[in-house]
This record gives sequence, structure tokens and C-alpha cells, in this order.
Amino acid sequence: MLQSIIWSDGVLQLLNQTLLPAKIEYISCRDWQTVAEAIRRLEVRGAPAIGAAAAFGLVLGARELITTNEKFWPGITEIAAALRKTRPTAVNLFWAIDRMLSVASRYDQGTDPAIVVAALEDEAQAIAAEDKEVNKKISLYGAQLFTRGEYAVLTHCNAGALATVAFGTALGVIRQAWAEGKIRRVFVDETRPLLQGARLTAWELAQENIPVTLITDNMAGWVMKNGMVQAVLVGADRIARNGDVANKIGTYSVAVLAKEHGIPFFVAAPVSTFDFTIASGADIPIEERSADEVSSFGGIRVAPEGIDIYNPAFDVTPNQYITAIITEYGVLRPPYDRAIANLANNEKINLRR
Ligand SMILES: CSC[C@H]1O[C@H](OP(=O)(O)O)[C@H](O)[C@@H]1O
Repeated sequence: MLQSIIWSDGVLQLLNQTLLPAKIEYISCRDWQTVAEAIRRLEVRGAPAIGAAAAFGLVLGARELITTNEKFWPGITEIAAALRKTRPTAVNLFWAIDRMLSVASRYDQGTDPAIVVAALEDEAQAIAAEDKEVNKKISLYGAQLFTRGEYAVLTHCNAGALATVAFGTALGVIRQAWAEGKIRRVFVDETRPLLQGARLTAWELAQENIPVTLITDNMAGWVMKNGMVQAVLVGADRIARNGDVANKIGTYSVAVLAKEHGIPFFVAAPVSTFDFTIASGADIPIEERSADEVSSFGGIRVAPEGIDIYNPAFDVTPNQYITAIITEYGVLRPPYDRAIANLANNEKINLRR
């Protein structure tokens, strides 16, 4: 399985997802600025993937600063701040950067910067390694939700290996359920405007011969009404304390349609996607992206000039539309505020504050 992120000999290789599926090309990042630009351009994308990429971006920045102590410590803070500004919604970006800064803070400012850089590199590699293990656990818990073998599942956007360090979250569950013979087909929303579903999810699943039916986003309701799917599985970019979920634009519509048709709607996400500082989805910052992403299709302008265009990259699904949230610690069920609080207490998880 292709990896979206490879750290090798001090160079971060990022699979350029804007070129998929036509072209498999890696971006060699030797400085933090290249990583920041890749996150902004969605050359690397997906909540866990951008968190891991930013962590390695901070390592690249720290290595550049290593020349003098005077530059090193203020420099680290500045690079972290710049990486935080790349995208506002996926909380994994901030979780990863905070985790890296907490490692740096263990050292006093008289410490040889080379020692700090080595510790930062170890931490970035730990973040990447943990993401793989976490996704395997999410996949196993999630597959247990599928008790029969005739499920067709609908998914939106890409929460696969490309959106993480490996395996994926929602697609990790789909992979595991497929391996266990519990699902027979995946309906994939194309996911306008950037087509993460058509370009990335359909591609990932086709690589593994998992049967895919690609649909346009506006077909999801008709597919559900006609009984063509029995479950919905999506990823997440930020989950509030009450279980409201921010995810790719269009997720909310799919969730409302699933509720209307009595179809279970599952969210798969690591605990690093939970934001304990946010009480509800109303407080989740929603990224707005360039109008060009909507006004053009395949590089050809399809909308008239001079009109207003709205392009939120995410929406928020209120917790009442979510059947269960699948994490690496197990499956959470409503009431989510209690389930999430219990999870934090029982597992003594240092959820983002
Ligand atoms: C496993 S997180 C994937 C999550 O991230 C995607 O957003 P983007 O492609 O803009 O980075 C989308 O919301 C996916 O569900």
C-alpha cells in the first residue's frame, strides 16, 4: 500500500495527492516551508496525515536552526506558529504541533540544540508509528459493527491510507470489514469540489479489488432511498466534547439523509481528533477555500465570471445524527458528552485542552 508520508535520511517525502490518481509523485521536503505549502495546497491532506507532516516539518525547521542557541528557541516557536496557520479545522494539526512543543519544553535553553532536534525527530517518528497502530485498532473495533455479510457501505471524501500515515480510519474499517467478509461493496461520493472520493477513495479501494460504485454527491439520497446501502462510514477532522463532528463538506447532508432513511451513520476517528476545549460543533473553525475550486472543473471554468461563490471545506454534523464514533479505545455511543468524558477519564487521555 502506498504511503502518503515517508521520513528518510532527514528528508520528508510527501505523496502529492493533487496529482492522484493520474500520477504517483512525491514531493521531497528539505525545509519546513515546503511542508507548510504542501498542507495548504492539499498535496498532503487528511487530519492525521497533516498532523504527522507538520511534526516532521517542525523537525526540518529545527535542523535548520541548529546553528546557534539564540536563533534556535525563538525559531522553533515561530515555525510552529507558521505551521499552525496552514489549515484551521483539522485538530490533529494542532495536537501534533503541541505534542512536539511539549517535547522541546522538557529541555532548558542551555541545552545543545542537536539534542533537542534528536528528541523532536524521535517524537515525530512516534506520532507516525502510533497513527498506524491506532488505525489498526479503529479498523478492528469498527469491523465488529458489521454483523452480517451483505453490507454495502457509503463513504464520503477520503479517510483512507492517504489521509493518515497508513491504513486509514473510515477506510481502515472498510478494509477490515471487507477482509472479514462483512461488506460486499462501497459506494463512494465523488466529494466536490476537490473530488477526494472520486480521485482518492475510489483509487485506494480499487487497488485492493474492493468493489466500488462511484456516485456524485447529489446521488447519496437516492441510493439510500432505494436501499442500496446499509451503513455510512466517514472520517473526521475535529470532534467536540458533545460529539458534534466536523468533516468534509457534504458530510452533514449525508448524515441527515441517513437518519431519514434509518441507516446507521458511523464516524471513525482517533482520539487525537477530539478537541476537549470545544463544547460543541458551533465552536469549530471552518476553513473556507478559494472560489476557484468551485468555479472551475478540471481546469475549465464552468461558472460565469462576477458571481459570488461560497466554498467551506468542512461542515459540522450534530451528534444526534451520529450512530456511533469508532476510536482506538472502542466504540462510543450516545450520550456523547458522557461517553467522551468517560473515555478521557478511564483511559487517562490527555485530550487536547
Ligand atoms: C482521516 S481524516 C480525513 C478527513 O480529512 C479530509 O479533509 P481534507 O481532504 O480537506 O484534508 C476529510 O474531511 C476527511 O474525512
